[in-house]
Amino acid sequence: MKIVVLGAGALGSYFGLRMHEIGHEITFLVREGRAQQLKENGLKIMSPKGDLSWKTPHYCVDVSEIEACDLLVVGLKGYHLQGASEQLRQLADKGATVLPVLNGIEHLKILQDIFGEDRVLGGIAYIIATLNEAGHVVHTGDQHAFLYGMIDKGAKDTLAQRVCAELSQSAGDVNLDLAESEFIYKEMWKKYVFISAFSGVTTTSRLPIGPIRNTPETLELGKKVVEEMVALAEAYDVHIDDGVEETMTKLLYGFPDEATSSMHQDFRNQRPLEVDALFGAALRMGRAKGLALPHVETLHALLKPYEYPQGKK
Ligand SMILES: NC(=O)C1=CN([C@@H]2O[C@H](COP(=O)(O)OP(=O)(O)OC[C@H]3O[C@@H](n4cnc5c(N)ncnc54)[C@H](OP(=O)(O)O)[C@@H]3O)[C@@H](O)[C@H]2O)C=CC1
Ligand SMILES: CC(C)(CO)C(=O)C(=O)O
Repeated sequence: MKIVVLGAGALGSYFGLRMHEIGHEITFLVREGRAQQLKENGLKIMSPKGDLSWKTPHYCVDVSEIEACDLLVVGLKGYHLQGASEQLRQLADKGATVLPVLNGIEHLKILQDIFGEDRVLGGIAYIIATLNEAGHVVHTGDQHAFLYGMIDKGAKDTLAQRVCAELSQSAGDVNLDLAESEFIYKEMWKKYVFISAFSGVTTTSRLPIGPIRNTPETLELGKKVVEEMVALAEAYDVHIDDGVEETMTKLLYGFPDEATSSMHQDFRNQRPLEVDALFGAALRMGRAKGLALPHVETLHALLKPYEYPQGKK
């Protein structure tokens, strides 16, 4: 498959490099600074699942250089989407099907408005990864799962279904837990519920999950956020079976003590935070349904000043 990865950040690079290893044609569509770094340092993954490098990764900064694209993997942060709208529009014209790996839900509508509903797949990633100073991917922990699937299950013989079938064929070969989900939209909501609590408590407390598990008051805050997010999902007709219990079990036992959220990692590195894409979006969706989310609102207020450190985006 001809795969374009928009944004060679932690997730985009990890996915793109692993798929390159099994023979897919990968092009990273990047901005100038990242292009320079890729030229100088190449791409590398340092991972407990196996290191991998690509000395001369294929990249471009000008979307018009891309002739064809079967699959566009969107590895941007939520706050990058607006700035990438022209690139997205041009890739839509080239016939791409889109697989976003962003946390949250609101980006789906933005992408569907550009690509059309039938060309946007649902996607989520369970992995802890970040870029180091050289622009290489540092993966920690033992998860590296990428889930994808059709949101519109009624669609028949669409381009998106063919892309899903090709991804399924790669699943056995690629060094990733790559799997199709029949219920990807629900999976995205489940992740949204979880990540709101996990990012919220780790980033506001500036602590990894271990000490939070040992602090009932902080854990209780996580639980309140989970309850509100499960109610929000219900308001959007998504029933999260065993929602609160299952999510709390993941918070309690799903990660080693030192594990933390990508938002907390970004906070530590003074990078911008997806405050609006996660908490702001939840508040907007809540308001639209007349639903109050007081604990989410508090997290949003506490993290808002750190959204764009030194004004950088
Ligand atoms: N990292 C993790 O462990 C996990 C992250 N996620 C989610 O995945 C998504 C991606 O996260 P992550 O990979 O960590 O993010 P990163 O910040 O590492 O990567 C985002 C990349 O997008 C690039 N970018 C921004 N705008 C453009 C543009 N217009 N054209 C080309 N490139 C652009 C940035 O490049 P530049 O260098 O130019 O700024 C940056 O390299 C987020 O929604 C996150 O919440 C989900 C699970 C785990
Ligand atoms: C919780 C985790 C690490 C799981 O992949 C994640 O998605 C994030 O922090 O953004």
